[in-house]
Amino acid sequence: MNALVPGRLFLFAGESFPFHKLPQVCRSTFFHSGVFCLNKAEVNHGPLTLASLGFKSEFQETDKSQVNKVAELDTPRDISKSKVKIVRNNEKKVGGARSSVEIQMAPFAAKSFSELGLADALIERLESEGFTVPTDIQSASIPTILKKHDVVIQSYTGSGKTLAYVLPILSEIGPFKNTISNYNDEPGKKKEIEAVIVAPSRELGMQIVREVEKILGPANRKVVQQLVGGANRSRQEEALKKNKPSIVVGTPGRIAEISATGKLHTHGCSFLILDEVDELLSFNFREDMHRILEHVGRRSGANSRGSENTQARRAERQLVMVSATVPFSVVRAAKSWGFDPLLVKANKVAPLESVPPSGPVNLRAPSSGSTSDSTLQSQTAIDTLPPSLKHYYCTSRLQHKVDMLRRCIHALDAKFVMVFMNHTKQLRDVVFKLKARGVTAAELHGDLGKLARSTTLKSFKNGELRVLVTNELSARGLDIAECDLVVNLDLPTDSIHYAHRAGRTGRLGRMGTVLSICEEPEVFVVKKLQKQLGVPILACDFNEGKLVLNEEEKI
Ligand SMILES: Nc1ncnc2c1ncn2[C@@H]1O[C@H](COP(=O)(O)OP(=O)(O)OP(=O)(O)O)[C@@H](O)[C@H]1O
Repeated sequence: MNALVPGRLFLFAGESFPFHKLPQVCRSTFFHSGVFCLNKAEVNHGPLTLASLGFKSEFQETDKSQVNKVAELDTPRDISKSKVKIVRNNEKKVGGARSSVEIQMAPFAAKSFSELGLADALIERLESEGFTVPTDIQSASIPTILKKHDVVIQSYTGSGKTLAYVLPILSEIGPFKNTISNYNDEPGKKKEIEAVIVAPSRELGMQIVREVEKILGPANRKVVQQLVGGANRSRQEEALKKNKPSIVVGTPGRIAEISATGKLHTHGCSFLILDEVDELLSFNFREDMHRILEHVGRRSGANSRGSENTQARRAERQLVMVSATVPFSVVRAAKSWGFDPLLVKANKVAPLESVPPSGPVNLRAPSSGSTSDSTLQSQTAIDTLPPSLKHYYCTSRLQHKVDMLRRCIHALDAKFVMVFMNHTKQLRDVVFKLKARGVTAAELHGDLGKLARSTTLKSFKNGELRVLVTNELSARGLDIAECDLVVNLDLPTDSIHYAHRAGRTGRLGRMGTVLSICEEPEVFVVKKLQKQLGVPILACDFNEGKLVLNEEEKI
């Protein structure tokens, strides 16, 4: 374990010692310990330390034998046992403009929510809902957001990023807020929307609404309102008028649409959250996102981006961007739209300036051959995957793939299976074949009506369906705790898509299996994925109802 001393870690991240060859325990440690992941670019920029950011770096002195092992726990409520380092943070948040002085402490592995500076009433409410211990990304994000920094939150799928931004918002606005903060409480001031949360799909938007409602409780449900596409727009507009919510959660198209009608007043908004930000920055959402970024929290009088007037820019909304995958396009967008944004990870808070240019790699394109590029790429991808996942692949002829899928489901005795394909047209065929073989299955994709989508997702969550055959629509953010198997019936286009699909299982430390079923000539793609993601993807087969590892993989 001496090898995990921070100063030596980058040796393992390099080409000469691939990450996936590390023993599992070391890899888990890599993910969960408070170890900085030094890569070549960081070395070039000089080492980044908490002290260099103004954090007190007690965390660097953590005993490496006492690492956080969330991944090995059975249930999320067991997290408390895994926390080893308490860094007290008694300092209360101050209201008003965001402080230019950096946070004094980052309690990277806080033992309770009360260490993070949240409002007391909110902590009580969290406890009554059974949330007692923050995840590592929550420990790092909550104080940073409370200090009014613009942030990009990056942490692996299922690590609790939603509450990482929802809780600091609810500490500032709504029924549990700190009495110090009073954005909308000035006498005579019109009640306005104070936080806008944007998500790329209607399903994810509604899931975020449910998460916020859970914390608010039944008495305060109207504090949040969904503005997702597919639902009745006039009803949403009426509800906005009647309920005067403080928080709206929606898809880019619907938010931009209602905003354009003048029925969504967001200029005075304090928070703009972009969940799955790399997806939101894709071409499809460009115009709507532009409108949102230009309007939300842009108070009249506060100059727009590009202004040299620091005070004016600080009066603007606080920008929070979130994803398991942060390609350089996100870094660029954050620098462009945010105010001195910080990158927040589970074990590190750093200025965005330190993030090197890199991006998703097209797996089917020839390799660039650049050592530093591939190292940086796998470095980015490594912390997108939950460490508790097991990855396999097997080969099959195209016409036998569904049979292979069925054999896999039976061999693993999987109960909640998400099957990913690239083309909508073929989903129906797979569902038909599965049903013909006695497996309960349904399709879920964007071409279905909203009712069909909701009903299918509900049936899957309730356990009425064993297999959900879907496409990228479901790859982002969907939280179905019971999902124990993800199958790529078509290989994803790049490592980022692999990571988001895979992340539908193994949520919050649970075990999960990812199987890619490919044709023989596609095996090189799997090998590339393995290299880029830094995890072993083992060749396997299914014989006599059991998963069997291929001979060469056993060595
Ligand atoms: N501190 C906590 N204690 C217990 N459960 C938690 C805690 N924080 C979050 N959860 C639960 O963990 C699950 C996963 O959280 P969430 O969906 O926010 O993950 P995520 O990191 O956003 O994943 P993705 O990248 O896939 O969107 C949710 O069911 C959430 O309610």
